[in-house]
Amino acid sequence: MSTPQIVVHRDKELMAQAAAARLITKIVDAQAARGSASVVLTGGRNGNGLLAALAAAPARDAVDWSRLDLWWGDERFLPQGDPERNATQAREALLDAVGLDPARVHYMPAADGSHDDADAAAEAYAAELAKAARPEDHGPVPSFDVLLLGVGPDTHVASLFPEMPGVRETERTVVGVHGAPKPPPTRVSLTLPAIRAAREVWLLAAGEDKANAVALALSGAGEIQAPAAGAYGRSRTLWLLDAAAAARLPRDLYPPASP
Ligand SMILES: O=C(O)C(O)[C@@H](O)[C@H](O)[C@H](O)COP(=O)(O)O
Repeated sequence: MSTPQIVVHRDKELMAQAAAARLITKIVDAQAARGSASVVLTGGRNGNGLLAALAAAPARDAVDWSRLDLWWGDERFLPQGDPERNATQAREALLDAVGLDPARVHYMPAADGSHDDADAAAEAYAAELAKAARPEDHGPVPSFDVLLLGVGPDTHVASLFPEMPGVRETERTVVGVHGAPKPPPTRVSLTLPAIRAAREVWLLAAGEDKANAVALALSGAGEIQAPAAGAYGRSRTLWLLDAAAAARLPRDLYPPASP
């Protein structure tokens, strides 16, 4: 478990641009070291804001997009192409504009595919992750280079909501989620054990409606009550915030050179 590091940016646009710059560097470094990189995407405005900032970043072509594996941390269980699907939104924000290798883009199954419910979709995705894991990963999912997460106002991450069965899962790597408080109610999500297989976990939160959630998750709350508190990477856990989302952090956690 890595101790969270907190970086505060003036506003959410700067946060997205700085996170995009950071992600470009991370992917380029991983590709230089290992030949390829792997990133887990999130849904939500902040995750998509990062992807849009990446699409607009001058250095974006420093990345070899054909040697990038993309996975999803969660998906809204809707028909393929639905505008509310996280995959659709990621494609619009970035993916359609770069030269990805389709075989390396690991979409979660859609509601109209061969998987008739979210539990079957979760099982299929778990199998795809297991197939991609190598012996050096020491587990059923690959050691993702960076796993991105938005943070909900109730401290949810991916589709793991406080007190619900998904956040209590300790065995499976992917679960179907039913009755989610954020629409749509049916979703597919990586579990905390799968999230924690990542080398780096980056959590993104902007806006004053996130201030309580951020303060709670970083002040020692348990992961069942505050799922974001259980989201950490093997070597690094980074909280990327704007000033509004950081406003209720205890003073001793607030980074020194922040706005
Ligand atoms: O499918 C989703 O909705 C998510 O992946 C969810 O976990 C999201 O990341 C947070 O709710 C934060 O969303 P915002 O960035 O829009 O606040």
